[in-house]
Amino acid sequence: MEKLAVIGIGRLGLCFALNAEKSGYEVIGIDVNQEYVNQLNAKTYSSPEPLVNEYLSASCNFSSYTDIKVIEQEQVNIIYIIVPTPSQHDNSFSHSYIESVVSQLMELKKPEELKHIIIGATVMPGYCNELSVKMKDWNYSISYNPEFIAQGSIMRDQQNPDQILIGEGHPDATIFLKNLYARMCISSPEYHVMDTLSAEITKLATNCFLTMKISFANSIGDLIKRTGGDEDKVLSAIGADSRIGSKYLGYGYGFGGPCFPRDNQALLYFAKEQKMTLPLSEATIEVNKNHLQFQYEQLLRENREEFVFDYVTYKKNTDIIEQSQQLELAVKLANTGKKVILKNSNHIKHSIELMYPGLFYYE
Ligand SMILES: NC(=O)C1=CN([C@@H]2O[C@H](COP(=O)(O)OP(=O)(O)OC[C@H]3O[C@@H](n4cnc5c(N)ncnc54)[C@H](O)[C@@H]3O)[C@@H](O)[C@H]2O)C=CC1
Ligand SMILES: O=C(O)[C@H]1O[C@H](OP(=O)(O)OP(=O)(O)OC[C@H]2O[C@@H](n3ccc(=O)[nH]c3=O)[C@H](O)[C@@H]2O)[C@H](O)[C@@H](O)[C@@H]1O
Repeated sequence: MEKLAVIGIGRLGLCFALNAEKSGYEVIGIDVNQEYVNQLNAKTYSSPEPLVNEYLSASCNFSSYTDIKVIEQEQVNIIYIIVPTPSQHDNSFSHSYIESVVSQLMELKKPEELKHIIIGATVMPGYCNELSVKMKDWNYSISYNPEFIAQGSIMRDQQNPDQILIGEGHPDATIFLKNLYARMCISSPEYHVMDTLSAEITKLATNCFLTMKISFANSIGDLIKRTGGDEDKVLSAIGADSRIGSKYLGYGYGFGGPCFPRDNQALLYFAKEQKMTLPLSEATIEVNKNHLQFQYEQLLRENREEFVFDYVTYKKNTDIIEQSQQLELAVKLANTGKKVILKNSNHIKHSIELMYPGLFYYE
């Protein structure tokens, strides 16, 4: 049975590990969080992500550890890294968690046979090349394989990708990934194999394009709200043109969450470093802000004293409030003195109360 190590078995890494296990691999999970690792091994961990709990309890060839030495002991040749890459003040991503993993790998014995590191975390363009240089005498290749998955459907999205993006560090790593996805995917994805820099840019640019589409739809929708007309019918007709497509072209709240806003900002940072500008991405962010203000003024014009929000997470069925446009709108209304009731928010009430004590009513 082929072995694979996944370092960083959080939201994304755990799903990837479980999908790989279900596809016939022996998967070794490594994470710094001892209590979490214990729960995974005891199969007592409970995830809000669909399918995770079922896959975890059915798994036979997935075990988790905190000590990276297991890679040496188990002679694992494929090492997938999916640790956090948080945004920094300047909007670039920090690679410090990856660096910490890499330092630990470099403390192990230098492998006699070439091993393959595959970065699944979102990184700044150019990072995999930097890492290759850093590890050049250590017998590791560095590839990039980001995933296009959405919170709330991570397992299914991993099984049904439109495309597999591979920034190739070594042809053997690509062969491994192609075999893995051939077993894991229900869909028949296109494979896009390229150098790591191109793949790093592709990951960010895809999210930039999607947000540009959302901002376009919301700005046309705002115009129609002002002039009269039916924004849903208009956007649905535009999306029916197969050159455009209807996905991410609906009218609603602005985009938010832990991925879209930061990927936009990171690509802008990268462009700035190259002394370039990306006016479309700048406008996308601006439109998202203006749309929030438009929605706020629109609601104020309704002259109501009370507003009810069905959910204030950045999208339905998650527990994430990071960069939630809905929550920002609710805050703006409540700060104007309106009574704002948040429904379905018991699971996030504590976090909201910490940030905005006493501002909302809950149902
Ligand atoms: N969650 C998602 O939907 C998506 C996430 N990504 C990217 O994937 C990466 C990871 O994201 P998430 O899974 O959401 O993060 P997460 O925070 O849920 O999981 C990261 C895990 O890494 C562990 N970790 C941290 N340092 C470690 C170390 N030195 N050794 C071993 N484990 C360590 C943490 O304990 C945690 O369990 C980020 O770069 C993110 O941008 C990309 C696409 C989608
Ligand atoms: O790079 C990432 O980390 C991931 O970011 C997003 O995943 P996610 O943020 O979980 O979820 P989406 O469902 O795409 O929603 C993102 C934001 O866009 C908004 N959105 C989405 C769709 C839409 O039609 N309109 C719209 O405003 C959502 O409400 C939300 O605020 C992408 O969808 C994934 O492909 C990508 O891998």
